Amino acid sequence: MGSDPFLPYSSKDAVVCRGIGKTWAIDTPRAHEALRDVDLDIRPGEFVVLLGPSGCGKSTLLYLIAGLEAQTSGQIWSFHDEVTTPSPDRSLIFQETSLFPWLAVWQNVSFGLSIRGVPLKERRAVARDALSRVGLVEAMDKRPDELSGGMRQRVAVARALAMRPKVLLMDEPFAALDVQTRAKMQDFLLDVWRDSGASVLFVTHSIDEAVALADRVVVFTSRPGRIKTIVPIDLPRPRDPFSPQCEALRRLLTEELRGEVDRAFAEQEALARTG
Ligand SMILES: Nc1ncnc2c1ncn2[C@@H]1O[C@H](COP(=O)(O)OP(=O)(O)OP(=O)(O)O)[C@@H](O)[C@H]1O
Repeated sequence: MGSDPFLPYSSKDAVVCRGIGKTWAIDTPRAHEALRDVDLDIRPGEFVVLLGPSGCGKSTLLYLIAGLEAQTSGQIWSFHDEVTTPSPDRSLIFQETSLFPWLAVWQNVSFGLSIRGVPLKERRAVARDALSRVGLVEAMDKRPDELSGGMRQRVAVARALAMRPKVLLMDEPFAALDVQTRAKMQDFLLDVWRDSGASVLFVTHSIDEAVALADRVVVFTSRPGRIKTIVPIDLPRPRDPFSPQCEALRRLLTEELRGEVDRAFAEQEALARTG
């Protein structure tokens, strides 16, 4: 316990969520409870994966931690600050990268710095450094539509790194990529994560991806999303997906998810029937 009564949790943690609830469209007939009573701590430099059935509120939790939406109940801290607005310390990366097609790659990467008024020369230097960390210096002066899907996601990661975030929030960032590119991107992300020292909170539907990446896998229930269980993975990386340990983890996570996915399906069918 800390000494400040308004900050009773360890403010050293990268993210602290206490009693988080979110009801979309609250106080309207369309009120929709997405999250209930979520308590989650993420340590500095930790890689945490959120796994759960469709619609259980994983993305909602990322938006709340990013400060893009306000929770209905509970509180969120990131290091010493209560989260109430977005901050360059917390970068969000989506599945569909939205690069500006009319800007060169380096200008996309340094876009956040231009808003902050950083001079051009410095912006280009920061972009070069961030692009070198994702192996794309050669593509600095290209336009986004000259790059493959995997390269565009690496640009999105470079853009996030250019702001030197302490927390990277990643919402199914590799879901649109083919299997081989996805595996390469996972290796690449682990390298970048180790170099940057940032904490990562990564949403995926893929049990394989969770087992390849996470220090801890947080399994959500069906909506309203609550934490069902947290599975620690204490295996060195890169992990052999065919090892007995990875196989056992996949089986455990599949069991944990099965009932929740069935419940989520049943609810979505009922919703579709009633409109
Ligand atoms: N802006 C919004 N307004 C109203 N309801 C929303 C909004 N965003 C999400 N929801 C609802 O909140 C619930 C949780 O959605 P969310 O996208 O967070 O789930 P998810 O677990 O990320 O789903 P998926 O895995 O399918 O991406 C869903 O029922 C969704 O329809």
